[in-house]
Amino acid sequence: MFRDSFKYYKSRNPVPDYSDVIDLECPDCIGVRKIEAHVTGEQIENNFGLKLMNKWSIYELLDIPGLIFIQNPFTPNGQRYWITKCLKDYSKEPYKLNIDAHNVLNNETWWNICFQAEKAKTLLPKLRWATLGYHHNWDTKLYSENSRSDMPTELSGLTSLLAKALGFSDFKAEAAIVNYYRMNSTLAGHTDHSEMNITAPLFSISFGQTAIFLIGGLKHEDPANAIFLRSGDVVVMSKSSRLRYHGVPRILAASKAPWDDNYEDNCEDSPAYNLDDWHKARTYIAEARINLNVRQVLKPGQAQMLMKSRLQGAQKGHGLLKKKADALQMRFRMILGKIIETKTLMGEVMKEAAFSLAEAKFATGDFNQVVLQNVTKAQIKIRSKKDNVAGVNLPIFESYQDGTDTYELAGLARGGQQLAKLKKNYQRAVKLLVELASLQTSFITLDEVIKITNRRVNAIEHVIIPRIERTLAYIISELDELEREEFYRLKKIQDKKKIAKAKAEAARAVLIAAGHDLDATNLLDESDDDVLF
Ligand SMILES: O=C(O)CCC(=O)C(=O)O
Ligand SMILES: [Fe+2]
Repeated sequence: MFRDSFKYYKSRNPVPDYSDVIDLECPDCIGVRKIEAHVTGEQIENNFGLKLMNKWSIYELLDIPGLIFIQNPFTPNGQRYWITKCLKDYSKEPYKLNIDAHNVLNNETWWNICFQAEKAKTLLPKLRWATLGYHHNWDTKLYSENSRSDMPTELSGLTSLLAKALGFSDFKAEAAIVNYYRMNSTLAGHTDHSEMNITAPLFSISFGQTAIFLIGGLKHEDPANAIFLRSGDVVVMSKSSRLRYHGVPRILAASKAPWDDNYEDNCEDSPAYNLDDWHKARTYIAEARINLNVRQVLKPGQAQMLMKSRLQGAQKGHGLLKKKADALQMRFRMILGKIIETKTLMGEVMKEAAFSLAEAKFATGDFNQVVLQNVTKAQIKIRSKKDNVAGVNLPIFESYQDGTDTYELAGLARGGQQLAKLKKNYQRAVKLLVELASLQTSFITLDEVIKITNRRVNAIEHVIIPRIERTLAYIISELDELEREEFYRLKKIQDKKKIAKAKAEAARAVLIAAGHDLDATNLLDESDDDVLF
């Protein structure tokens, strides 16, 4: 059972016996089948730190169909390059790290400070993982379009080449997890099933100290096999092995340091790294293991479909936002017109009110004291409502008379008519004032919302849509390119077949001319196998 084997190899006391661990370095390793690389011309252009393909040793484990093991295909230079990349470049933005949540970096990168004397004990061992490309969400176990960075091109290139060498010509690296192990680290048993495309293989590349890799079955209860993974080894989980339980119960000190070896690979363009960086990385790797776990997330064609639906979404959003902006603009203009109207009216009403105040004072004498003494509570009150314009709430203030007029008796002695007129005029003025306040508040709110909406419309029109269109054009051109390559490949095969056929015919003609009877044996076998090169 997976759990028992995990416990067994994890145990410090007693120390486990490693004699059952599959060791592909052992010349008489049983239960494996050697397979050949599909040699492609691509390695000449860029070797990604790999030895020439004809020097690779590739095995498939007979008990675990689909589990392919490439025994360290890297040159020592390649190992130094990738170890330095994992430590220096993949441990900073735009990639995500486990220590992001710890708030310990203070705008520095882990690499820049982890070797400082006081940090080497604390910060250096804290880095446990980095996610690249589609970021794996450890809580939801999902990938999301909203949480992704670009994949490093060299890592996509490396895994594409490894994939092609194994016959997986369509593999596309879309997500990677870099696991950083200390000597006492373990990785609990799990299956990697978050990817939408689980038919694509998963590439797991190890550097540094040696791991015991445990691989079980599709269920927890199935028994597990242990395999040594050394620096440079590549494990490919393909086909039915893709969903098997696996984990790392133990890290062991490596008996060799292949990153220090001398090796002549006659390749001129080995990838370059900085020597100072490597010296630091070398001290790190002396007590650590790094695992680069590269996956394809989407199904074939899904990226294009996703982009198309994103484009449709953006276009729809753009249309809706534009409609909203138009509706808001219309209301804005209407309010502006009303404000001008109300302000003009306000001038007249205030003039009349002020005039009637003078009239009332003239007729009644000073009634200030009477009014002030009678004030108990407000008679004119304001209530507010909301009006919704295209999803924007606009406040509307309304004035109303609350209770009876407490000044009904004022002016009974004289000037009653003037006072009544005065009250009416000021009531109108207050009503207009409230209306104006209501209009101006809506004006300010609308002005702000219109600006935001227009900014959004512009961003969608001039940034988001062109970006999606460019990505779509790129995907389409890549697909076209693939199609052209495939066409060229098939054409080459046909040409080779034609040449072979012509040669066979010529040979037959020579033999007939020499008087041989060839009817009994058909040299020209029409059903020949495809010629592969
Ligand atoms: O470290 C390893 O070899 C395995 C890592 C792994 O399984 C994972 O990251 O999913
Ligand atoms: Fe895994």
